[in-house]
Amino acid sequence: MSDIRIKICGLGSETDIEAVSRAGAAYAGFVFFPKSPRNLTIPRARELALLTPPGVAKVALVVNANDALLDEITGAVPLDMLQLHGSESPERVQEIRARYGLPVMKAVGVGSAEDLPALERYGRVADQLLVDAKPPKGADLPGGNGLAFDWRLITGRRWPVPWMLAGGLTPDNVALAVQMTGARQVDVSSGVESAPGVKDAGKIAAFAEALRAR
Ligand SMILES: O=C(O)c1ccccc1NCC(=O)[C@H](O)[C@H](O)COP(=O)(O)O
Repeated sequence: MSDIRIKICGLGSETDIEAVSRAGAAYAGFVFFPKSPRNLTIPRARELALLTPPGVAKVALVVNANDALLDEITGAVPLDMLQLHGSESPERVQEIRARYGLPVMKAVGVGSAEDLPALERYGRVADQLLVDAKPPKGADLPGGNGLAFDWRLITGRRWPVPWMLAGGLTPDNVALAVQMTGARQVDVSSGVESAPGVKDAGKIAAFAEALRAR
């Protein structure tokens, strides 16, 4: 197993859960965003979460979710973390942490140096940061677009909470991404898929192997 903690996001089947477990991933991500090809119904997410072995943290990804939706998700799905992937304010992050008693990871999109101060702000209120590529203007999805950002923007930067690198990671580039950024955790979705929303067990294994072998 690699010393880098892996999150595989956008899981949709029992086979995906097996692949994540075999790869030694630390986190399994379930997407609740109707426009996404990885969107899950709450009952389906519950089934998959119940199959996820202990030791793999179950993360629910939501986008600007209101309390009613979060109540429904957290009431039905056994979870270890909430990932906020919209434009939630720092105050909303604090509110969600307090209301649900779960660690909260806030995603921040990075496209240029102008986006970096947001990481400082959210680093004061979230339990973890997801340092992701900023979606292109007009994109349907605020994440999961398979696009990388310029990793030099965050070389040598550190935040007061644990963080994950995301955005366009693949089995071919993840070792370099870790080397350039110093990330100790990485998150991937498109880079381990054979088609949008379809995870590929071979690519998941290759992603983990690329980290082990670096
Ligand atoms: O994956 C989605 O469909 C998605 C939908 C709405 C908001 C966020 C979404 N994904 C966020 C993730 O956690 C991804 O793993 C992360 O953005 C990296 O994605 P990728 O570049 O495809 O590896």
